[in-house]
Amino acid sequence: MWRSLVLRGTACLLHVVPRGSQRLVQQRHQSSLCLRFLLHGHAHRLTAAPCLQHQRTDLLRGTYHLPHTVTRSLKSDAKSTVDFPLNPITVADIKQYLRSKEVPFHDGYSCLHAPSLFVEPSGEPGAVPTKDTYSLFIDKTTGQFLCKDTLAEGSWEDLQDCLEVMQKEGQAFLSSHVLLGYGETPEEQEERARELAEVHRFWSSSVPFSELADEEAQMVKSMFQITKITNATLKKFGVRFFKPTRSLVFPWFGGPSSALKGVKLLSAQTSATDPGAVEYTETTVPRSSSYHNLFGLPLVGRPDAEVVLTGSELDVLAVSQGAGLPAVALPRGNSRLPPSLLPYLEQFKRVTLWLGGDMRAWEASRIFSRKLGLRRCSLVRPGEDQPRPAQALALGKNLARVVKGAIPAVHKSIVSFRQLRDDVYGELANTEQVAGVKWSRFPELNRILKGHRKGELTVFTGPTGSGKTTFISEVALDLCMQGVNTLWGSFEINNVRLAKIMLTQFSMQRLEDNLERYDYWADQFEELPLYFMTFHGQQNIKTVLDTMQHAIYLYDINHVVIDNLQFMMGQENLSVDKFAVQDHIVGAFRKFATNSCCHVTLIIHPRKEEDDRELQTASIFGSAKASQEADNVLILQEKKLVTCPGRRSLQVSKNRFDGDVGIFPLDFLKASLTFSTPVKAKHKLRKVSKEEEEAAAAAAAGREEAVPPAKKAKAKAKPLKENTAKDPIAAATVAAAAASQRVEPDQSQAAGRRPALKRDG
Ligand SMILES: Nc1ncnc2c1ncn2[C@@H]1O[C@H](COP(=O)(O)OP(=O)(O)OP(=O)(O)O)[C@@H](O)[C@H]1O
Repeated sequence: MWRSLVLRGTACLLHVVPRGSQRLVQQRHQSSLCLRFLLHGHAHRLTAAPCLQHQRTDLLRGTYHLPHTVTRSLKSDAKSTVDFPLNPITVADIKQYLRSKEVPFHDGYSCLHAPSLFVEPSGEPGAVPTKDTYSLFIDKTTGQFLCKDTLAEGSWEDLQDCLEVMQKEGQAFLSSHVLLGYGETPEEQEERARELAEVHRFWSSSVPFSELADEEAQMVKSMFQITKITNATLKKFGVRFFKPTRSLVFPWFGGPSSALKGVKLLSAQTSATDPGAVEYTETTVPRSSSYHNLFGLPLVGRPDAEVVLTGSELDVLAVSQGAGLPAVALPRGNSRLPPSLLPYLEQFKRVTLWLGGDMRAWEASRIFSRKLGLRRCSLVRPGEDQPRPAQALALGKNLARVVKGAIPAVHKSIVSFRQLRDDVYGELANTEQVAGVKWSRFPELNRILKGHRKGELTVFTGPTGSGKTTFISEVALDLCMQGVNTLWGSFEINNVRLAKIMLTQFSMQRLEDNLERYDYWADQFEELPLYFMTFHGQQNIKTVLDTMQHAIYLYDINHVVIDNLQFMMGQENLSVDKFAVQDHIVGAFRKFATNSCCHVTLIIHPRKEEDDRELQTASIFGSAKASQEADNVLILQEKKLVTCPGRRSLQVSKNRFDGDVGIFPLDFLKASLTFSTPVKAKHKLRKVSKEEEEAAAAAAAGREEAVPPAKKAKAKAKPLKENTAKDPIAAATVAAAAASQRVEPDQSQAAGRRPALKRDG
């Protein structure tokens, strides 16, 4: 059911990275078309394949060569945009097609395994390859394929096209050489070469651990709180030290020749909140959206049937040394499990997910286990006795016993309190984490709502043109900057306008007047886990939900924003009962939020109210269904008084989590399109009864204190060392310098080319 929903998600999604990736999507579609063209009578060109770089131009001119969407070099970019199947498919369709083409396959956990079309068959002609030599992996959910031997990859349509061509030509295989590198523009090739040079520059200027003097090695280990990790373990995993930034360097070896493809630099600084702990900052080359390393994988033997999946490279070292088990680390910690990594995890019969020591890691492990196949997954429940692996090793815990005690991911249909007991304890012992992700720009929201939680539905309303989109954009951006993977469905304003608002809010300045800073900010903005649905105007709810489900599979989306319900529904249904339609849609979003463990924020216009009246929960358009289904109801109140025109307040009128409701004033900075709470406001969090709601809104509006915008702008602006924007070594140096001088972590992050991911120590 989950899978079939995903497969129907054929509408378009767009990653925040618009430039190269959009171009790539175009190229991929063109190449698919080209291959189909070939199938209609020009297949003899297949073996020629000259001048791959010029295919696109040739295609436009009406000539063609070997077409294919498969690109190795741009693999990761291709994955971060969306490669939707042109026609929805199911795993049954895939199997049926393979059978019809007489392609042998067997059912894996997340993929079907088949002999690769891109490898010359060995042995006697016509000999059937054995199952363990199958190296073509077809994702059961999307149909995307990967040949592990050659790294050729593409969509389900591409695979079908390849098989058709092979059959028509009577070929036993397709050479991968003619497939790789297609579609890259000279600029993209240049960018890739530059990144690879950077990787080698880092790698060759860093020192193998074994070459560090004993004293220095000890000092580095203390800095990273890994004193129990032996030099032998560090050597085994090829970890190096980059002195200029005092960073550990983790290599990414991959591909058929096990070449160096990338590096991750990890620096450590004392936590601002807990002097006994360290916070890690990581930088990758290539950038994180293209960094697909499962660190530790080259050391896993082919016969190994068990693996521990961790959230960091240090955890891999700890599990390997402490439990003697094979372990790999997800490239972006517990924030994402990209489907492109699934083929590499197919060989394992048992996967133990030990992604960290907090509730966020626990939630992630439950979600990832669905993708990996519940039956083979076991989860390590975080707790005092079971912190993250590196910490467990430091505390002298028995890591092998922790892994052995992991609980099966499969849920039972009926449970008693005995099975729930540990879950309940976990919630009681981690109230702060259970309350969700805190906003960094909206402390008042933290005070009232306590945080942003997965699986909830928020309904947001406010008068027409009052700033709903602008406000919710900043609220969602704030969370996204903290690693909440976000998907926007903007049905009213187009994505370019929305991205412009968000970029302005991200940079906190009027970019129109600072165009020379555009690339600097855009480079950092690109790194955010932010995606857009490309719908505009009226859209069928089923298509929207399928797309959302698809995005969850591809990008582990945690927050979907729908702006707004009225535009999505359109005006066409006026003849039918509009309230009933809206109720059905609200119910569907509610169900989606709960079942997919994803927060949904729904913007709904209010009914027409008299101009001078504040809104209340009952003002939401439609029946009471929206406010009943919602976990949170937020209202942007607009003060209409002549003395204070345009002043807004945010009212939380429903909070199912702990019942606290309240209202606080907002100031709007037009240049940066940001909202902030007036600095000296005397507003307090108050418990407001339902009867008091309306009166409270009016009263709160009268308590606001004005703050000169210039003063706030000064308070908000942080000095940035923008000269490091294009140079990761310089960026890393600044990060390390910031660490050693105990500069605010935010500042050191901003100094880098990309916002680095922070990890708990
Ligand atoms: N607090 C504010 N004060 C003044 N102008 C604002 C404020 N918030 C937003 N704006 C501006 O008002 C305009 C409309 O904002 P926005 O599109 O966010 O409103 P909306 O409530 O989503 O509109 P709609 O009801 O059409 O969906 C924008 O130009 C925005 O920059």
